[in-house]
Amino acid sequence: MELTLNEKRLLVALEPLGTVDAATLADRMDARREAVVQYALLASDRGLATLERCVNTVYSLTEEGNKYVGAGLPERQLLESFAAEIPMRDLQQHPLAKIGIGQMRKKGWISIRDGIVRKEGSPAPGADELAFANIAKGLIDEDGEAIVELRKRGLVQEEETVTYTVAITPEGRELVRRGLDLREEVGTLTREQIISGEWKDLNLRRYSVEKLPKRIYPGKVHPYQRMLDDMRRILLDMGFTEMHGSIVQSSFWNFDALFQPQDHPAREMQDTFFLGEEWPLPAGFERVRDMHEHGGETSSTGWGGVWSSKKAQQCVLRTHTTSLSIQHLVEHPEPPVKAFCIGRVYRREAIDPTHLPEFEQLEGIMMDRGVTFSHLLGFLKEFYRKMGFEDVRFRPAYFPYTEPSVEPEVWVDGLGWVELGGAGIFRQEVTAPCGIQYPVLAWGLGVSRLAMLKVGLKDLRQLYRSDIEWIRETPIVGRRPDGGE
Ligand SMILES: N[C@@H](Cc1ccccc1)C(=O)O
Repeated sequence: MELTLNEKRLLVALEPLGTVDAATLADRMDARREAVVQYALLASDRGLATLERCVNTVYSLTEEGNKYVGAGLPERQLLESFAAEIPMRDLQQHPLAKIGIGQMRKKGWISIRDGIVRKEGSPAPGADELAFANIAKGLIDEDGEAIVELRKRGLVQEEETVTYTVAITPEGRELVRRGLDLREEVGTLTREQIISGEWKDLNLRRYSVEKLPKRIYPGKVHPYQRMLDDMRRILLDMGFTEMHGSIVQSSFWNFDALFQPQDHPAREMQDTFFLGEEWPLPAGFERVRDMHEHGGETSSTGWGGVWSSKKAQQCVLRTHTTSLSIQHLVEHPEPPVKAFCIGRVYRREAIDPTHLPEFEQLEGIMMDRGVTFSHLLGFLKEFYRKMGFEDVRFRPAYFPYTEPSVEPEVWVDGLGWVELGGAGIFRQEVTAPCGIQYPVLAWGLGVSRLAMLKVGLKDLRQLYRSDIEWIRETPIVGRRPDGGE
């Protein structure tokens, strides 16, 4: 066990003093106090010194408090400003009247009748006045209640100071007596020192590779944000472009363009946040209307009934990011299209450990000549594998806008198969009115769910709380920015 030079210097400086506070020792050693505490900590680990941390409370006068030093608290000054009695009107002229009169009454020093203020005897200085005087003199007063009162009045402030006391142990003393090598230590060697052989005579600093350094918590990206960034990276690496869009969408883009019937339960007030605003329908909306009413120019029969443009204009907080996918397709009708979006969506859910009214979805589309259902399943498998889920399976599902539709599930040890979203091929009822002529593979995933599984959370809300302990302790999962695992 080799001492560092700093520890040796500490022991040599400490030895004649025995016990001393870290600030004084720092002065002697011409070092910072924090550094000295650090050296003392090392030395105490070796049993050569002890280090004691002590928190002291000190009181001092505030700026206002300082004004009353000598002359006394406002009520005392006021009391001394008149003889036995004084008309209230006159007393009110005194610059300290505002504070002082109330305090005099509170303390029972005066009585007021018919506009005349009368003294009630000559009160001795109270506990607060004594405490005030002591603090002014720099004597720390212990009287709790009086100080509380003075602090409430803004005359006194409390400050906590931390002091460290360092003491040498008999072992430390013994070491100093035997003599310590105080030559400068060399932490890095230059090329010249190595070539010339000078390094042999240098006092090289020793390192202990067994000693754990003090834990530090550098700033880091929130574990959840990091996961979202990872997903973004994976998709960009797979050749997707990112879509962005407003969280406020018209019902037209959120529902109608996706062939969601206007009486669909998801469009009820209890499931969706509707907004007061309306948004004009885009050019060509008639094709969507016709599709709903009778299937337009396709062989579909549509939903039947009358399609309401008023309903379609009403704005909502987007309930899924599929509203962006469809708009992206309208803007980019030519293949190939590979796009994704990571965004927040809103649903009227009662809050519990696994449901929140806002959460993130990861959404994507692939449109190209000849893409098939197999491509979709293959892509999803690959994506989940990159996210760290090896076992993926698909269950048949239903969405108004896709056919066929599936729900991917991943295997999680301890939980079994967990459903993670939806996917499918856009129906012609969705693509035809938008003039899209090629198959569109689409999927949407609940990423907060995925995050929960990845970091083993029981409560989804934890992702959105700034719980510093949790953030510190949660290991960084996923890939590093340089792409390594
Ligand atoms: N929008 C669906 C997911 C989905 C997206 C695309 C195709 C199929 C399903 C949801 O919110 O659950």
